[in-house]
Amino acid sequence: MIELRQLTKRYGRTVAVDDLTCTVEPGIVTGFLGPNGAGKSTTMRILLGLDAPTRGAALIAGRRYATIDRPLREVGALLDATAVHGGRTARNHLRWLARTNRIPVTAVDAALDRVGLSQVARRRVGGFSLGMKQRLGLAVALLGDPPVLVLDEPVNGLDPDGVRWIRELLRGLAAEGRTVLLSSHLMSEMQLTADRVIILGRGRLLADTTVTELTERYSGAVLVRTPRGAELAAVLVRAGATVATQPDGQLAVSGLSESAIGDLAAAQRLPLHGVSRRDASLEEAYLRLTAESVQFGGATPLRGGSAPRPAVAPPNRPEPAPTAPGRAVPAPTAPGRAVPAPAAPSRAEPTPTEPGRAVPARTPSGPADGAVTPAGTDTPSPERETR
Ligand SMILES: Nc1ncnc2c1ncn2[C@@H]1O[C@H](COP(=O)(O)OP(=O)(O)OP(=O)(O)O)[C@@H](O)[C@H]1O
Repeated sequence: MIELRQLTKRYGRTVAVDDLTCTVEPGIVTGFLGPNGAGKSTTMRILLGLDAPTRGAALIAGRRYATIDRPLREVGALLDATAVHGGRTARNHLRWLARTNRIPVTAVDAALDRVGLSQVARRRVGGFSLGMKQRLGLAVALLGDPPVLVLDEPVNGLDPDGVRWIRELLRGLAAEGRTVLLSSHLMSEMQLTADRVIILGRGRLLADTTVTELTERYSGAVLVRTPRGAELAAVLVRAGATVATQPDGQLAVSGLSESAIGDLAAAQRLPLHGVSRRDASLEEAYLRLTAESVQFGGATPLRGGSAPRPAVAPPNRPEPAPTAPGRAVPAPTAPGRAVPAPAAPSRAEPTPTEPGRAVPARTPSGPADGAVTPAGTDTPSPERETR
């Protein structure tokens, strides 16, 4: 288990990690997410004894890294896969790490085999591709058969087969009861790999929850297709729903279940041509959650971009409370006033440019808030609601 207790790290006036308290549990894969500069690598470095906290503590199985006697047996880490001596063979790289941690040399071939590098074990690492170096970094992490794994961007550089392989490897390692903390900017991959996510924004904890809870938090609207939209909208609003008309004419309904919408429509003899709930992806949920924490957004134009159409909502309905810590609270609006729903952030998904870094052993050693995405698009469009 990993515990972060009020962890704070300042570099001069920059607060890289800000009072971070959370736990990474064994038996599951925990994704460690956040925009560039959010503090993920700093947290991992502190956890691995490569940097000192300004305040608070980062503990592995209740201990600081520096106090662990044989660290490769307690925690396997991959921070920078390119930080290897290019003149050594893969096998020799692992052999000296095994020796310095009193790990039997037999573990070397087992680790190389586990990451698929047996055939190149006697080749010099300098000639390895980034993907091969990532695999070698994973072999280092697994060498001591540790109960805890801390991996910074291990998917970076892997081909599609490699991406699938590492997903299955990590899920298998978690299923064995290990603690797996994994950072990545690849949200689609994280959605497939992680059970829980810890999300940082500007050093602060934005979310510590399951992937399922997070995506459900940002889903919620039911899309309804009907040729009598205005009439149905009025009925639904009277029943307490918030209704936003989408650019394609569908109604995005929050606050009522699919079956309640169907029952109300049937009672009023209003035809329905389709009713579906559109689940948010982890990427959408992440972008919405971190929109206010992005420090290095590019000048990418907003996607989507259809002109929003007004919608109707019940009067005097309070603005949903923000569920994530650190989110700005939209001011309650007067009944009948149009309010813009949170827009999609105007930036592209950050590309993982920074390769993970490997730690040499012992080196130290509602919707949200009501915004609804038109079906078939990736990014929530701006729209307006009337409350
Ligand atoms: N050694 C350092 N000296 C000064 N500032 C630093 C140092 N290391 C990190 N920072 C700053 O701390 C903040 C957090 O950086 P960090 O690398 O931890 O973010 P990150 O979430 O890992 O980002 P990325 O996704 O880009 O890897 C940034 O503002 C960064 O500039």
